[in-house]
Amino acid sequence: MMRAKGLSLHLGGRAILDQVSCTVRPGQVTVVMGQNGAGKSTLLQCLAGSVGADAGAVEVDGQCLAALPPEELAAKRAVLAQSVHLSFPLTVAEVIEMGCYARYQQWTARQRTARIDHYLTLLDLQPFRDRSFPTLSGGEQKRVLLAKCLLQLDADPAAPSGNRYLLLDEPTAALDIGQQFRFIDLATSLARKRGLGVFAVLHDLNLAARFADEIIFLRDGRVLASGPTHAILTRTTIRDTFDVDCLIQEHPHYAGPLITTLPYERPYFAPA
Ligand SMILES: Nc1ncnc2c1ncn2[C@@H]1O[C@H](COP(=O)(O)OP(=O)(O)OP(=O)(O)O)[C@@H](O)[C@H]1O
Repeated sequence: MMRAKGLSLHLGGRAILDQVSCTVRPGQVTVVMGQNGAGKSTLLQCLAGSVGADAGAVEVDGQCLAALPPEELAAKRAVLAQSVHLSFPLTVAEVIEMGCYARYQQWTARQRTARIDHYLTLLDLQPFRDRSFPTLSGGEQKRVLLAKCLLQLDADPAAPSGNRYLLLDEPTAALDIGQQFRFIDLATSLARKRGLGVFAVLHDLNLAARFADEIIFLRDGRVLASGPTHAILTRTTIRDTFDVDCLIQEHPHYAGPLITTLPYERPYFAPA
């Protein structure tokens, strides 16, 4: 498992993360939620190893993340960033191929092409194969970048595979409502079927309710609450995290909650 222990980080004279501990378990989806500026992306970047904390540590399967050589880190975790600006006119297939750079020599050209085709098909991207990446829409680019992440985490055919982690920073931000659902559904099934540990920053309470095994609520860089989705997703935690009241009902179509945020003109926190 991937584990953050007591992460603290100060930037610009203030605490961005304050004693944050969390766990990402193989085969499970862990979602982090919170207001803008709560520290969600910073926490994800610490888990990715791209930002170092002032205090605390991140361990991956018992090893210190900071001590992993770059090629091992690349095979252990892949990151779908909140926004990616790529101005070179690389094709979609070439962008996906970047996912296997860390193990480029271990795969033959035929194996690489087969894996790229596999992910193009999985993400419904075959029609875009030879298109220039910068000409794609925001949502199409997100799918290409997910394909690149999945290729990066693809089990090496020549070596036994260990746990792998997929870190998604607001993966649904540029997606239409159908693609949002499909994207998170795919990430969840990758967690369930391939044992990937998925860590996702999400803003949609109902997507989190539907797919997360565990939710971490951050506020001002601190963990306000965390735990199994069914136990932690309450009116109180939502109110304490977002300063927003809500109604939680049984979902009419599946077992789980349906959350409706309440507009401000109603009494803010109505007496029970
Ligand atoms: N280099 C920096 N110097 C000063 N403050 C920074 C720096 N980088 C990030 N911050 C601040 O850290 C806080 C947390 O940023 P972060 O991107 O982690 O928030 P977030 O929870 O992901 O927000 P959002 O939902 O808006 O994406 C923000 O207030 C941001 O302005």
